[in-house]
Amino acid sequence: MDLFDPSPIANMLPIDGEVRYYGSILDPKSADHYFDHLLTNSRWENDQVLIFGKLIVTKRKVAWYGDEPFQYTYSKTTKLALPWTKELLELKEIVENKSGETFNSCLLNLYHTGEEGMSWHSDDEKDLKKNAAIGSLSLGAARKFSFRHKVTNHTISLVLENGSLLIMKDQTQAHWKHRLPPTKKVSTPRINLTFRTIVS
Ligand SMILES: O=C(O)CCC(=O)C(=O)O
Ligand SMILES: [Fe+2]
Repeated sequence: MDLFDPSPIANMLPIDGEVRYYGSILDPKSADHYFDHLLTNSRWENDQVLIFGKLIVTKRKVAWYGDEPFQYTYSKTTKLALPWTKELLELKEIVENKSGETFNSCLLNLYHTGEEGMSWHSDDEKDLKKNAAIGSLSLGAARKFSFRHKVTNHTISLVLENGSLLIMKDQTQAHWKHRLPPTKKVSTPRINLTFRTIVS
């Protein structure tokens, strides 16, 4: 362990990557304001995922924004990023200032209840800049989030609170998967924003 780590937030991963949880970085009033605004005004669309070769339409909804109309391909579908809104640019700046990283796009996910989640995956699509930071801002219902090492299966979990920021960077996507497990204990919605760097 590096006792002189200058960052006040510890790395949660023991090996092969870097994940830092900042806790809530928004006051509750602005977290509510952004949640309501994004819920109403984002261009939500159903996502689709490939499960055993079958294209499944998810209940979870997504919206994608960026500096340019970037193309982003996953599960055999290609989407075009929409231009930033004022509110998304405000949140991007808050996340950039807090983390010292920069981003050029954002994927929004809407989970209507705890029964919607996201299964094990890495954010390692070729459109994403390799080893670049991903900034994950959570709004609404608190949800459990987990990392699992691809070789050792070592698993680490935490709760992503309303208004909280999680940064994943360096080797994290190459060596770890992450997921948002579904749960019957949560009945209220959550919006997650992942700020990313797309290479065009
Ligand atoms: O909802 C979350 O917290 C994570 C979403 C995620 O992993 C993704 O969009 O790639
Ligand atoms: Fe992800």
